Amino acid sequence: MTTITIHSSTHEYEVEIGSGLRNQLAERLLKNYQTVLVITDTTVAGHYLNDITKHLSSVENLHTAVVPSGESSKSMEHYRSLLDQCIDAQLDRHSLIIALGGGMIGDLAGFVASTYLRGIDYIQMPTSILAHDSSVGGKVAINHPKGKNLIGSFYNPKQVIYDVETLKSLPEREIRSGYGEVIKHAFLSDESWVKNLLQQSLKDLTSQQLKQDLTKGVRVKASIVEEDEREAGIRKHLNLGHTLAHAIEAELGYGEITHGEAVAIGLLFTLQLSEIKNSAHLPIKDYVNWLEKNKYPTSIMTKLDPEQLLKRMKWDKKTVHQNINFVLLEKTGSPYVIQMGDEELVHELKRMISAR
Ligand SMILES: NC(=O)c1ccc[n+]([C@@H]2O[C@H](COP(=O)([O-])OP(=O)(O)OC[C@H]3O[C@@H](n4cnc5c(N)ncnc54)[C@H](O)[C@@H]3O)[C@@H](O)[C@H]2O)c1
Ligand SMILES: O=C(O)C(=O)C[C@@H](O)[C@H](O)[C@H](O)COP(=O)(O)O
Ligand SMILES: [Zn+2]
Repeated sequence: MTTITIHSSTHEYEVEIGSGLRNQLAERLLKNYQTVLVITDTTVAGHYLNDITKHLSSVENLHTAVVPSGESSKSMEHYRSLLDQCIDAQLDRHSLIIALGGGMIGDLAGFVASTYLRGIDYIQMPTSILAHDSSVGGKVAINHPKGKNLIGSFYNPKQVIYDVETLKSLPEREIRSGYGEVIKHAFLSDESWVKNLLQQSLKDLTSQQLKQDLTKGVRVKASIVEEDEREAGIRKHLNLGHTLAHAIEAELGYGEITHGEAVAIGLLFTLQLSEIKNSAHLPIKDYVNWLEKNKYPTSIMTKLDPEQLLKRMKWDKKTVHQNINFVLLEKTGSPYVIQMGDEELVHELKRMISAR
């Protein structure tokens, strides 16, 4: 097992990454909680909810709440319904919420935990590759029809228990999605990691390689959020590829494209802009080949209207006074934030679309 300690402004917490951890849950919990609510989605419940409840049989009041799988559950309606369930189950300030699932569940259950009774303990039990990113750093949120994660808070979990055995049941599309954030972490940090990833066909991924990539990704994220928890500065770099990605997700309707697929497309746009703005030497050709080899849905861009995407990007959290800010790369490992003009963005989006 690998343990990474995160130093947050309120407390330290550990990210434990290992195989079979869900079957040691009772021993791993830091406190004896009398009342626990496990929040998960229908797909993850089918695979793992029994394992979790079996290992928590000593908890006096154990409750479960299951929302439909998919990004559309990260909504005001499900948030409200989960609060009702917290109240019905009489969770108090000594109770615990367990977020069992991918990033959708982590964000939704974390937001419930951050607001119920002005905040109660929660732990993240990520079950997707993508959630190596979402389970660390304390950003929790729900979506608004206008934009992603527009309603949320910064609220760190007490623990992250990452049972990598659960990743074995992920479908191909979710492996692809998860690697959208893995390669983002690589571009933010390490040229040789990018090089290795670009040679990788995701269908040939070994468990060992996967665990290595996840652990590296968590370390990159940890080092950034420890320095800038509230996104006043360098945390913005974790948004590499996201300004366009979030616009695509909202424009298509939540769940039509996965978050990680959208990030991978957003990264391509970012690399192209980086080359134009500062003649950065980036492996764009190899990246395009990697996207194609691994079946990222880049052609979806042809269904989208650049002007509409521009409007969506105005809801990005980095936008100030209607000015859109992008994270670009000087080179791999050297991100920076730059304000982009509307006309230039539309022009470059059109160019990207016509190349698809
Ligand atoms: N808070 C953050 O810092 C942060 C970071 C990155 C992404 N996010 C958010 O995370 C979300 C995306 O996360 P995600 O890709 O994990 O999506 P997700 O939670 O919707 O999971 C993707 C799909 O995989 C299924 N699934 C999850 N684990 C499984 C398993 N072990 N076996 C089989 N199926 C499984 C889910 O039921 C779902 O259908 C987005 O809402 C995104 O905005 C947040
Ligand atoms: O942790 C962060 O900071 C990130 O930007 C990580 C992103 O991968 C993640 O998708 C995050 O939820 C985006 O945040 P947002 O504030 O841009 O909605
Ligand atoms: Zn993301």
